[in-house]
Amino acid sequence: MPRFQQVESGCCSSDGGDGGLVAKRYRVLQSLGRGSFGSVYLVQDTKTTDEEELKVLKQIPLGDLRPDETVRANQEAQLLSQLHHPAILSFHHSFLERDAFCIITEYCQDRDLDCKLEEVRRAGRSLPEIQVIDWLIQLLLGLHYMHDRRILHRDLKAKNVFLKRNLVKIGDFGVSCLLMGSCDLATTFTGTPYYMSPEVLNHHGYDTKSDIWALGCLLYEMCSLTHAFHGPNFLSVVMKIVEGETPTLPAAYSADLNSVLQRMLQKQPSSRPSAEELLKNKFMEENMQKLKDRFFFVSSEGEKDAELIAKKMQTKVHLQTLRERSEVEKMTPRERMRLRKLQTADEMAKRLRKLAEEKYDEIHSRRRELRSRHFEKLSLDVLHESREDGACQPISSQDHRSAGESQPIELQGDGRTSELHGIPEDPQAAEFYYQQDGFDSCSEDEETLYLSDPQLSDLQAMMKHMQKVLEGDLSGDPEEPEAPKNQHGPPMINCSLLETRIRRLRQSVCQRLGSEVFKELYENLKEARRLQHDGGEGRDGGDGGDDEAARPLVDEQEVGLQVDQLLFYEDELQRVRQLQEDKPV
Ligand SMILES: Nc1ncnc2c1ncn2[C@@H]1O[C@H](COP(=O)(O)OP(=O)(O)OP(=O)(O)O)[C@@H](O)[C@H]1O
Repeated sequence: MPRFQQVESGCCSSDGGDGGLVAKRYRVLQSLGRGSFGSVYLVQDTKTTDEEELKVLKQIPLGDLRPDETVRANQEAQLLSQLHHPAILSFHHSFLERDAFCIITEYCQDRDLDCKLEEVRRAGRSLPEIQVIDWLIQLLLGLHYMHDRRILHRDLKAKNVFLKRNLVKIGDFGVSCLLMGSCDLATTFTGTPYYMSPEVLNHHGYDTKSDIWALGCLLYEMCSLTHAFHGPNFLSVVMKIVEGETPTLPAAYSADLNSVLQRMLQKQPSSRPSAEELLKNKFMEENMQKLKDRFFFVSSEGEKDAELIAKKMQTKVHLQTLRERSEVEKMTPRERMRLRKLQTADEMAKRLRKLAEEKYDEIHSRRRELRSRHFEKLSLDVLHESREDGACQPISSQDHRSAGESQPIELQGDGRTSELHGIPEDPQAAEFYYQQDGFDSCSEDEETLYLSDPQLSDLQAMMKHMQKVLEGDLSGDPEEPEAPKNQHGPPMINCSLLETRIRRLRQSVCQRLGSEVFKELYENLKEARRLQHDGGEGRDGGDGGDDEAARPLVDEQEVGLQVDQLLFYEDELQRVRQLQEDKPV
């Protein structure tokens, strides 16, 4: 049951909230969904001072959390709220309300990357390389910023990356740690094994390189639209991660990008590059320069558009006022005279509005013309690029591995990607890029024309970060206040949330399977797990196909995965309890 009720048609009501507002400030508009920690709502911030009144409220039931653990979570939240980077989801505020720990974050209207990849997969398309690289650069910049401040993500996955007008934002940075108390535990609490690194699975600890591993998995997913390491059950996924071969990107992506992936998925954390090292690679630097140019183009055009719209809005408001007045004041001759004057003013305003619209149309068609000229020039290439079966393929500017399958698109003579400030040279990629980025100020929809101040400042901040990398300066920004480092020392270990999670997981699987079937499956998988640990007599984990005893019971793969996870969490809990006992007081 959600604790907060969404409001109907603008009027607020939340069960017991002050004046219908949560924390005397947030009006709950709609539920966005439920994650493993709690419920998520879209809220309106009634006291906002910036332009972004829509925010997200994450509400986590406290359950068995002890008061000291709650205080600690609040301290961690304070720390997170002081961090600012355009690629990190802003963390605004945290508070306790009705037995729940609440976190207020930035809202990303374009949802998460998992949804986006699913959309692309369903449409039978794939992401153009330029799009993948743009997002990868932003994610690396965000990771570098946090790692520089000694904050780990620990749960980086497609569902935790949000999209906002083609800017990516890493969400939940440090949140699992904040909620779990124990950062070791947080790592195993993620609810999905797909992004877990070999060192974490081998209990060798989590560090910045484990986040890099997870980002490598994400890079693979963006290109292949499937998990880098997958299998029918938890153990088979784990075995692939620990012992399996590193996957390669589909042939349509460039060898350079594939080599970035190979470095990110090195099994040995020490051989894996840091975010900084990855950004300083020649291939990435070249792409960063192009991205920066594109952002520059968009942000300067966005500012002009914003000015235009502001003017148009002023005119609209003025007209409205005039009309209303004329209604009231039409009785006496004197008033009629006044009305005539108002009408004249109205005419004048109309002319002004027309002028503003013409100006807008001019910009609009000028951009269209530029773009279509650009596409026309390359339309022949598109025909050559299209596969015979008509399926859309990602196109890279260089593909060393599959010359037969996908022809490289020729760059302009001087090697630039575009005459238009880095707009993707390849028309297919450009179309995809501009269809979704929401920056497209040629859009028919006036809503998307306007880039708000926060969006512009995000773009500008991102450009600044890229410029710093390109200049070889990745140290802290002297203009910014020093970002806080974690001063609380090693986190205390708390098991309460893990216990709650185990209990809930068990209940949920029991409900789905019935207790008898659950018990049988549980025992089976437990035995398989024991054999695995004892030297691999049981299943090899490679494809998960040798667990004959358990298989007939597992109609739904997902349930099997959940039972596997349950066993994994139970092992972890036992391990942590053991650690606590061994720890000197
Ligand atoms: N800042 C946000 N902006 C827009 N949508 C969001 C935001 N945060 C969460 N959501 C959406 O709310 C839903 C629940 O999110 P949440 O992060 O709690 O769970 P999850 O990512 O699905 O799972 P998990 O808790 O395992 O990470 C998801 O559909 C997510 O896309």
